[in-house]
Amino acid sequence: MSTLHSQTGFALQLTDVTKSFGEISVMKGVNLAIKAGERHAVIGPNGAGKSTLFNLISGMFPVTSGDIALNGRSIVGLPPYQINRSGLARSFQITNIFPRLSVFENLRIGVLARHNVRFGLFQPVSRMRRINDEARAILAEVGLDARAADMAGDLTYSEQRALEIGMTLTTGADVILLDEPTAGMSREETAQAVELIRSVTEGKTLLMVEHDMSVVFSLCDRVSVLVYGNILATDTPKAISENREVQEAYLGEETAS
Ligand SMILES: Nc1ncnc2c1ncn2[C@@H]1O[C@H](COP(=O)(O)OP(=O)(O)OP(=O)(O)O)[C@@H](O)[C@H]1O
Repeated sequence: MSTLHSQTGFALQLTDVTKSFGEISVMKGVNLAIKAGERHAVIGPNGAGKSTLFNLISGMFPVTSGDIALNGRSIVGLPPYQINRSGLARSFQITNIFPRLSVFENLRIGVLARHNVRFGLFQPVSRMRRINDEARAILAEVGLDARAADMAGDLTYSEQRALEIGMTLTTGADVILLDEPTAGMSREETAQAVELIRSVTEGKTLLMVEHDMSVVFSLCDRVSVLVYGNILATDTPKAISENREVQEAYLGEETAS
């Protein structure tokens, strides 16, 4: 895998990806190359196809045509769990944790799944210790040590989002997809979330859907603008914010609404 990785230099590469729902064409030939190790945002007006894009990459929806490669290998046609095992983890816009289990148990389930271990009485102690250690390390990484024993459902909204990010880390993936990770957060919570995302994605590749341009500016190396199933532009946050076509796409939306 690493050889292929260094050959292409891209962690994720979409080539002429199209997606139609019946007669409706939602992706119209998307080309997108995410460099290994970069933090990349996808922005775009409502209904532009950002969620569909994530659903295609994570294998939730089959592509109509085109190719998606993860670390240089095509993942088209693979089910979500295999894409996940190939190194891609996605966190959802909708909170996706077990509310009646403790924070630690949530993370441990993720680690167990990664090691393909079922809950049981007869696990070797050494293996369980390793799994607990791994879960504890992720707990610390996402800053939830003090909440380890609390039920996940009792966490604050932003703590739940931190736990979700922790869940993506349990998979050991090196390409992380985050769907609007700061949506619904206060300015202070957003600043904390940005720092958390920055630290947990160090050395990894991040692709995120994000509406908040200040988050994009402080976190991302590059931005792609998706408008009605086409990538309008890919560039640095500064260049994108100064791009006339992009400004018009957004102004067009504001005028329409
Ligand atoms: N399962 C589906 N069947 C039919 N049409 C769909 C389906 N999923 C999405 N669409 C359509 O595809 C288009 C893009 O939707 P999508 O949810 O990907 O946009 P988005 O950019 O994520 O929007 P938002 O920012 O509002 O979440 C919309 O017109 C939507 O109605």
